[in-house]
Amino acid sequence: MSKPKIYITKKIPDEVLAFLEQHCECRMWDGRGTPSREGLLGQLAEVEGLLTSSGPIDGELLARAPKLRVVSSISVGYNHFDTEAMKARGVIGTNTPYVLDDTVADLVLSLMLASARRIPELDHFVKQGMWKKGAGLTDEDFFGLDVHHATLGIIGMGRIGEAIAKRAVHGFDMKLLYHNRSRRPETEERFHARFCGLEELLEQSDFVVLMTPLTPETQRFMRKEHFDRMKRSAFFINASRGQTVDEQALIEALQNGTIRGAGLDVFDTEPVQPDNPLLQMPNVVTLPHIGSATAKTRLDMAMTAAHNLVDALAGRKPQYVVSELRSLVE
Ligand SMILES: NC(=O)C1=CN([C@@H]2O[C@H](COP(=O)(O)OP(=O)(O)OC[C@H]3O[C@@H](n4cnc5c(N)ncnc54)[C@H](OP(=O)(O)O)[C@@H]3O)[C@@H](O)[C@H]2O)C=CC1
Ligand SMILES: O=CC(=O)O
Repeated sequence: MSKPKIYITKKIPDEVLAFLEQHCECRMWDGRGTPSREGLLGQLAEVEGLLTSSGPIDGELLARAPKLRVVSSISVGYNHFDTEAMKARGVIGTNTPYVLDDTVADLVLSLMLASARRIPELDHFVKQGMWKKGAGLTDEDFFGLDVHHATLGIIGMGRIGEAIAKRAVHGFDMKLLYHNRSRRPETEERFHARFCGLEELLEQSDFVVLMTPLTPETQRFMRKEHFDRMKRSAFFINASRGQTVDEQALIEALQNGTIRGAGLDVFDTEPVQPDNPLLQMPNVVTLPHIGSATAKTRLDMAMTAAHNLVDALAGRKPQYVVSELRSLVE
């Protein structure tokens, strides 16, 4: 029997490709980065499975892929799936939860520490030769904010949120507030966390971490009125998706001193535009969407995605089908 044809939109580790080749006829993008949209659409006529981490996977793409049965994303977030269009076409969508939780949580703690203790700003200061006698420097010029024993508010307390909570509460003795649509009693017990409304969380927290998925409900979730409620001494950390924030409102909050600083792994437009004012602010730590970017975790994600793909193509239920498309496999 012939193997199903799949297309892989970015370079994946050799061992993952070797596993896929046992089950599928694979073609992989061989350039740097990912193919252009037109380049991708031109590859899909015979393809039954797509391994990717970007999109959009929408009606236009599905129309160019008449044999497509599964799209396996090498990511936990799947806002690049048009789940309605996929459902209408019967195309299964899968993702890679759990395997990246600790790695992303490490990064969020790094952003909290780096922004509060001004690490990139002061690193630049030292390397520029500005740390010198006679410059009139005072102790206060180097002061930051303590992370330990501060109050952390997590908006979107899910898998990654819990991994952040563990580090913050057990490692840094932080007090924890969280806001979700629904309460998590076990989380409350484990981390002495208090569930609260969004407004109270914003008013009480020294660090506000946004960790929700990007959905129609969370689009521009953080707006001017929310930054206005935060403490002037507080830091805002976003590792969810850039579009969960009204970025202009964030820029203004930082420019006006409404909040003290920010740590951002994600932006409204990615790659971030070079003239984005956030890039000029010393009190903002910026990263190129690297939450899960370690070799080990990216390998685990790619292997999880490969198993999801192979299982779906073989007619077995993949381990991680996104919730909106589970009815296709049940
Ligand atoms: N920067 C990076 O590199 C990475 C970013 N991410 C992003 O992180 C997101 C979260 O991942 P993960 O923790 O695995 O997801 P989970 O689904 O486990 O957690 C998300 C939490 O958000 C809450 N939530 C969802 N909608 C809302 C809402 N409208 N208001 C308040 N809370 C809400 C959910 O609780 P409830 O349903 O009760 O509301 C849920 O507990 C991903 O979707 C992705 O976008 C993930 C990995 C890496
Ligand atoms: O942003 C990364 C993801 O896995 O989602």
